[in-house]
Amino acid sequence: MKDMIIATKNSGKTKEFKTFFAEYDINAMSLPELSHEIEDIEETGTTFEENAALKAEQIAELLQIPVLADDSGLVIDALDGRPGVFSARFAGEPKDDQKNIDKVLAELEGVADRTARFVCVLAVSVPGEKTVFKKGYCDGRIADAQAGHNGFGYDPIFIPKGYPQTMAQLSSDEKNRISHRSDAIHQLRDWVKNLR
Ligand SMILES: O=c1[nH]c(=O)c2ncn([C@@H]3O[C@H](COP(=O)(O)OP(=O)(O)OP(=O)(O)O)[C@@H](O)[C@H]3O)c2[nH]1
Ligand SMILES: [Mg+2]
Repeated sequence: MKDMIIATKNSGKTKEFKTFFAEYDINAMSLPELSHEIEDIEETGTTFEENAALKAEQIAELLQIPVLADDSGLVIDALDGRPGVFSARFAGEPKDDQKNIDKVLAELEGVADRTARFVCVLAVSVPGEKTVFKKGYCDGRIADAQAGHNGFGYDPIFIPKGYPQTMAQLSSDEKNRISHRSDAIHQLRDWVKNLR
């Protein structure tokens, strides 16, 4: 089994990557699983691409091995695209999923247009090579109230297009079939197959 380093400290993302990569006989390892502690990478970019590159390139440079990073978030039309790249810390530091959900619901109170999408940008950095990017989407809308306990982040308030329930009410298998992360990962298929 090959190892793949995922430059993330988010346990929800990590669980999803482990499931995806197990299919290719790849052991996806997140930063907290490494033997030495890795400092947080500052996400100073203004786009998902910039932040994904910062995470992938800095960790690949440090470890001198191929690294994949994920920068993702929730883009809400009625909020002019917010929380967007600030999704993790929308309600301030330290990041808190419940506070983020409460803030979105409060800002959308009485708002009829609830269309939104999850976006996931994956950056793969191989030392000495140009970084490769893949972008995935999942369209949907923001629920009036939160429901469900699966997944992470904003899943309890995100209703994927064509579904009656929230992402957090879907099984992990179902989420992994339709999510922005799965959309992006599937575009990496050929690269993953050639990984040595
Ligand atoms: O309901 C959700 N289902 C998802 O599938 C999902 N994917 C991303 N998000 C939100 O967007 C932030 C990413 O921010 P982000 O890419 O900077 O990650 P992070 O800071 O949590 O971890 P790291 O990978 O940077 O270490 C996350 O914290 C979440 O709030 C999601 N919410
Ligand atoms: Mg982050």
